[in-house]
Amino acid sequence: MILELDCGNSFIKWRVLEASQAAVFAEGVVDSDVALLGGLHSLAGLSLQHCRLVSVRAQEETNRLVGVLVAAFGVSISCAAPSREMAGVRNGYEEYARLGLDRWLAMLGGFQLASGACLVLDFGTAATADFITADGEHLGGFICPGMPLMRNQLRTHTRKIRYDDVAAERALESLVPGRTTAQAVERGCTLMLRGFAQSQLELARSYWGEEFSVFLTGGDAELVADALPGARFVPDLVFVGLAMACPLS
Ligand SMILES: Nc1ncnc2c1ncn2[C@@H]1O[C@H](COP(=O)(O)OP(=O)(O)O)[C@@H](O)[C@H]1O
Ligand SMILES: CC(C)(COP(=O)(O)O)[C@@H](O)C(=O)NCCC(=O)O
Ligand SMILES: [K+]
Repeated sequence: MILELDCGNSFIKWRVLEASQAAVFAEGVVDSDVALLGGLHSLAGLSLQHCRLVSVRAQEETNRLVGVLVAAFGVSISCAAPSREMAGVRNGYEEYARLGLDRWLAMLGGFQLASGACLVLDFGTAATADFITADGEHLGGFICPGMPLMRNQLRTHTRKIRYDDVAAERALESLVPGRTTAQAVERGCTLMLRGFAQSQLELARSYWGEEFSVFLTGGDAELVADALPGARFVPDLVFVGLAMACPLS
């Protein structure tokens, strides 16, 4: 079996593939190394042979996680690394190694699935957009605060914005103007994410007309999905790219 990990700034997304790589044996989202180990150790029938990983965390933190996994499972671990060009996509950053690896892998996955021009939108801790032309040139992208960051900035830098997770969840039943603080903030931030997504779509149209695919991924993708009809929601897009960047042979 193969363990795949996507270590974002807030959560570690993990899944275990059957050795054939055709089926998912188990998967989850955790907020710490300890929770990851707990989740894996609780799986009956787990038998790991390989692990591949992408991280946007500090090198030290990533190394620590790799050490923990090697100690726990004795597996070989392949970590996605920056690249100037891969699978027909050319990294557009002035310094290619500075492009977030989760963005890079989602782009590789998106370009392969699209086999044409694409716009890749990822809504996690940060919200990101990346533009790839039909011949694989990465034009660059945009980064702005995602839902967790917007919400927390408001909570941290105001005196009176305080509400709990239950109120937050309930607030998103609709997007009409809020009549409570939770509604006003949750709906306001959601509309900002949608506005971000729609302005990327407009830019993509100005480049490519209607000849492009839109990919939507990340833990908060669902908040914008119905504002982007025609976009493909691919929750595991980073894993698609991870398998391309870290093949087993
Ligand atoms: N099953 C889930 N577990 C944790 N967070 C989730 C889940 N589903 C949606 N989310 C939301 O996804 C966001 C984090 O997205 P994610 O793509 O995991 O971020 P990152 O890659 O930056 O860690 C949070 O706002 C969180 O509330
Ligand atoms: C933009 C990001 C913070 C997104 O991270 P995430 O929200 O997925 O945790 C990450 O891709 C990153 O640290 N990138 C490096 C800077 C850059 O891409 O320019
Ligand atoms: K991510």
